[in-house]
Amino acid sequence: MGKRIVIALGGNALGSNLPEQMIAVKQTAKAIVDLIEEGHEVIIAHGNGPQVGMIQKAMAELTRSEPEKYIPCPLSVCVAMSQGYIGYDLQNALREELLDRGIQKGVATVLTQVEVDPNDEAFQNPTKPIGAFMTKEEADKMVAERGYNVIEDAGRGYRRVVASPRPQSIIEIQSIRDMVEAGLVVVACGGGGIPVYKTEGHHLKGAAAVIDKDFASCVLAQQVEADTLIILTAVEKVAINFGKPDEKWLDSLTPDEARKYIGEGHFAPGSMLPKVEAAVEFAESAPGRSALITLLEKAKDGVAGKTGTAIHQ
Ligand SMILES: Nc1ncnc2c1ncn2[C@@H]1O[C@H](COP(=O)(O)OP(=O)(O)O)[C@@H](O)[C@H]1O
Ligand SMILES: NC(=O)OP(=O)(O)O
Repeated sequence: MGKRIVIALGGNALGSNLPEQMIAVKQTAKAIVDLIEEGHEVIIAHGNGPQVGMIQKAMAELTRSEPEKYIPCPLSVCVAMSQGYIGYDLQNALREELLDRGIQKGVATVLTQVEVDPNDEAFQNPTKPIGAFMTKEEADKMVAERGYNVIEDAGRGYRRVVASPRPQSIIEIQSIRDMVEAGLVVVACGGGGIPVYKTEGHHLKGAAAVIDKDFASCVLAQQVEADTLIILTAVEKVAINFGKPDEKWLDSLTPDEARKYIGEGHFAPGSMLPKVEAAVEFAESAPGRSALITLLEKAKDGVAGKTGTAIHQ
């Protein structure tokens, strides 16, 4: 029987630059349409780390080179631009793949705002890497010239980090539900959603942040009453003792087991940890719900129970 599935797409589904993204989304669309062909209802969320960093850098460059013409572009606006740009590529790749397989289904990207708490302590402690990797020299220059916060990212180089508050609720949730009910393939909560908070009356103000897409996907999956949250990433399964000689790949995890492994530090913050935390939160949110963490190209096998790490009560 067909399930309602929220898919969170990771970095490997999109690539790191314009040509890479154009190629990557073709494979991504194949994996997603495989699930649609099997009768599942699919709602797609995605990351935006490389893209939002690229857009923010380009906008900052404009302000620096022509200050009389351009004022600084808020990070919330850069997130909105990244949703539009990624949605454009994903929407087209999905449209083409559906038509090639003779499936008549509309695809729509919803520019999605996600409410955050302006007092979230994440605003004082930037942790979310965005943009391209830098050398130590490039990173030091960014810190000195622009006051950026920079971290060394798991031995892969240096990256700018920005605030990443927890998503509270999805402003456009009713529109998303209506589109899903109408049979559309919906792309929503891209890049974790445009971070906003409520001010006077009904006004929403953009926040200088990038929300983690795994957490936003978890909220989305709960609010559309999905059966399954699938987090597609660059590994087929979750491991304990990851990268060590006694590494062990896990087929399934209960929330209690996951919490034990989280406590023992098995999942890297900023990469596998938010995925496992989001998966646990979704699996515990209502009876019968489950989450799956696997590779993009294994999504179909994962839903069939053949691979991936399943998280359920
Ligand atoms: N315990 C673990 N099990 C599996 N992968 C892990 C673990 N800890 C860290 N990782 C790393 O997390 C990566 C996925 O995180 P990331 O690249 O940030 O995801 P994405 O861009 O797909 O959202 C994997 O490719 C792997 O290198
Ligand atoms: N917004 C977000 O979580 O992006 P990445 O998945 O690219 O880090």
